[in-house]
Amino acid sequence: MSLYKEGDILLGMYRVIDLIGVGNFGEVYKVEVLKGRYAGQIVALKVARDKTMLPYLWKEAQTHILFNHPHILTMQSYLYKKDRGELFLIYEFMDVGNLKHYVAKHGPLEEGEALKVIFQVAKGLEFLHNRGYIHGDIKPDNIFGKRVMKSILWKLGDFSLLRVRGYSGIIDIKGTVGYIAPEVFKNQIHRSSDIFSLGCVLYFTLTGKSPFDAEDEQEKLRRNKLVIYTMPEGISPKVQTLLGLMLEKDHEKRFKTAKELINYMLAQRLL
Ligand SMILES: Nc1ncnc2c1ncn2[C@@H]1O[C@H](COP(=O)(O)OP(=O)(O)OP(=O)(O)O)[C@@H](O)[C@H]1O
Repeated sequence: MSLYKEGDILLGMYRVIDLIGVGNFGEVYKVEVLKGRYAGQIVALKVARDKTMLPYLWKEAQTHILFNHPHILTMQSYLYKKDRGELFLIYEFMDVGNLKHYVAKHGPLEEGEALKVIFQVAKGLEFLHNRGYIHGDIKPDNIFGKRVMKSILWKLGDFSLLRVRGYSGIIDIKGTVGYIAPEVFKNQIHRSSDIFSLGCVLYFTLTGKSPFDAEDEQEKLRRNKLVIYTMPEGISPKVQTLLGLMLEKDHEKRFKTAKELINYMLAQRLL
């Protein structure tokens, strides 16, 4: 059962409209802001209650709130209620939901549309890469869409596995099998590891599946680690080349940063 119901007022200023979904760390609600500079706006409010994770989520919020880019999900504010052991995180409301649900509902995207999504996410990723960050968990669930006029604006979200470039500690492999760069399994992570994951997202938008999809989880893990996949049918040679470059097993042969990917897409007129 959810923590709050329609009509409840949270923190004296958010009226619950609906429960959007339940994640690993809490519940996400669609709410209306009743007071302050955002009064009248609809936002997404996440209530996190996992005690062991609260310090990490709080740290993530302190970093996320500083990010300001059209292709990065905006966090408006956060509030930690120590007495209740609850962290409230306020984000802009993304009416299209995440890319995983979008493709599940509408089916695989046509090539031009898929490239638009990847290009927009690459723009958000470029913002992070320029500041020396690695996202660490790029997957369709962490890409959110918002309707703007007749098109959809796609944004990158969820910074729970964000790392600083040059990170040399132990890498807990918390990413999602099917989207993890092969070097991450060997305790190495680079900005190019995000490019590999984004290549998996491109594959997903074109086919509805991760490139390493298999009936059995062990087999999926094996294919992901060894980068065993088949090129989707019916895609143009240009996009096949792009996929091959993004899913390059050797990270040194991949695009090193989102900027390199963006430059390549522009030079090849992939938009
Ligand atoms: N800002 C937002 N606008 C609209 N929907 C959102 C927003 N943030 C999250 N959601 C949706 O709410 C649901 C729960 O999200 P949440 O991030 O808590 O769970 P999750 O995707 O399982 O991730 P986690 O790994 O953090 O548990 C998902 O369907 C997600 O797409």
